Amino acid sequence: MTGLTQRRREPGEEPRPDDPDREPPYLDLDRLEARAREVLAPPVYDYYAGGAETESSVQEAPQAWRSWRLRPRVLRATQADLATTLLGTPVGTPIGIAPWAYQGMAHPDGELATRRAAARVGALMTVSTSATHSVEEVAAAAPDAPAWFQLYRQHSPEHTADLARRAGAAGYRALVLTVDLPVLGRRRRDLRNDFALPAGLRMANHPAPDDRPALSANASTSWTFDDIARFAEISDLPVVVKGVLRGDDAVACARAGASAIWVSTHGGRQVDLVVPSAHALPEVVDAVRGEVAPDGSDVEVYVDGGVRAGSDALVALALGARAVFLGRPTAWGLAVGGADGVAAVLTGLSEELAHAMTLCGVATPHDATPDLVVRAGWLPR
Ligand SMILES: Cc1cc2nc3c(=O)[nH]c(=O)nc-3n(C[C@H](O)[C@H](O)[C@H](O)COP(=O)(O)O)c2cc1C
Ligand SMILES: O=C(O)C(=O)c1ccccc1
Repeated sequence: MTGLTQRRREPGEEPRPDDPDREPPYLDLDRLEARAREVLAPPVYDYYAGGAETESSVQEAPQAWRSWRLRPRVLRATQADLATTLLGTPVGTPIGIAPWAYQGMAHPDGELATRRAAARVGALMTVSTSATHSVEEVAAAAPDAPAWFQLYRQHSPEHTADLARRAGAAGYRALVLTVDLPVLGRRRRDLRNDFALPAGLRMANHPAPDDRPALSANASTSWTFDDIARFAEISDLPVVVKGVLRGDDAVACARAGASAIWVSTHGGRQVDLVVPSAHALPEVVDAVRGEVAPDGSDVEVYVDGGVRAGSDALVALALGARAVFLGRPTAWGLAVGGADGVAAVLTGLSEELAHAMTLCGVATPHDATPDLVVRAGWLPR
C-alpha cells in the first residue's frame, strides 16, 4: 500500500523503484527487461540479453515479424481457442518456452520455477542441457506437465547418450537437438565480462557439476546428420532439430528421421547477420510439406526469435509454425517475479494471441493459414 508519507505521483510519472504498489510490467516487455536489468548482476544481464558480434541480428529479430501484415477475416463471430497438440501432446497454448541455460542466475529456483509456471498455464517447456538443476529435478517440479529436453552434444558420446536416456526415463516427451552451436558464437559482452557461471551454481547435468566452467568449457561439438539418424533410431523419443534456417537442411533432417524442425537463430547469439526466423520460416515450411515423421504423421515446424506480441505469434502460425517459443521474455519474467513472473509473461502473450485471432476471424491455431499474411508494403508474397 502507498504509505501516507509518500507523495502522490504526477499523471504520467513512472512509479519509483521502491514503490510497493508498482506492478511489474509483464505485458510491456521492454519495461520488464528494464526491471530485470535492475535486479540482475550486470554480467548476467549481458549474458541473457546479448548476442553475436554487433548484435544486429538480436535487434532485427522482432522487427522482422513486423515486416508482415495481417489480413483479418471479418463477420466470423469467432471465439478463439488456443489449444493444440505438439507431437501429439495436448497443450493449452501454442506459445512455449525455449530452452535457455543457467536459469539459477535469474532466480534461486531457476528451472524449477519456470517448469511450475509452464505447468500452471498449460504451456510446453523445453529444458536446456545447461540447466542449473538436473534433468530429474526439473521433471519432478511438475511431473504431470509435458516437457521436452534440449540436448547438446557432450565431449563424451557416453555422456550424451546417457543424458538422452535419462530424459526418457524422467518422462520428457521429445529430444530437441540444437544444431546451430558447432562452436559458441562470438559474444562480445561475455568476452569483455569474462563471463562464467557464478559461484554457488552448478551445471547440474555435467559430470563435474561443481566446476565453475567458462561458458565454452562444456559446450558442444558439432552434430551431423548421422547423429540425427542415430538418435531417431536409438531413442524412444521423437527428435526435434532446433536451429534450422534453410529448406534444404530441413528436408535433410526430416529424411534423417526428425519428427519436427525448429526454425531459430538461437536468439541472434550465434551468427550475426543471419536471416531472421520470421523470413526463414516460410521457406522451411514449404520445403518440408509432404515430409513424414517416423510415426507417419506430418513433420511439424516451430519457430522462435523475437516473438514479443500476440500478433507476432499469429503471423508465425499463419506462416506455418505449429508453435512459437519465447526465450528472453521468460528470462525477464523469472528474474522479476519467479514462477509468477514467467506465468504472467506466458499468460499475457497467450491472451494477446487469442485476442488477435478473434480480431482476425481465426478460431484455432490450425485455422491460421498463409492467406492471413502479406509482406508489408503490400507486395505480393
Ligand atoms: C540466455 C540464453 C540462453 C540460451 N541457452 C540455450 C540453450 O542452452 N540451448 C538452446 O538450444 N538454446 C538456447 N538459447 C536459445 C533459445 O532457445 C532461443 O532460440 C532464443 O532465445 C529465442 O529468441 P528470443 O530470446 O528472442 O525469444 C538461449 C538463449 C538465451 C537468450
Ligand atoms: O548461451 C547459449 O546461448 C547457449 O546455448 C549455451 C551453450 C553452452 C552452454 C550454456 C549455454
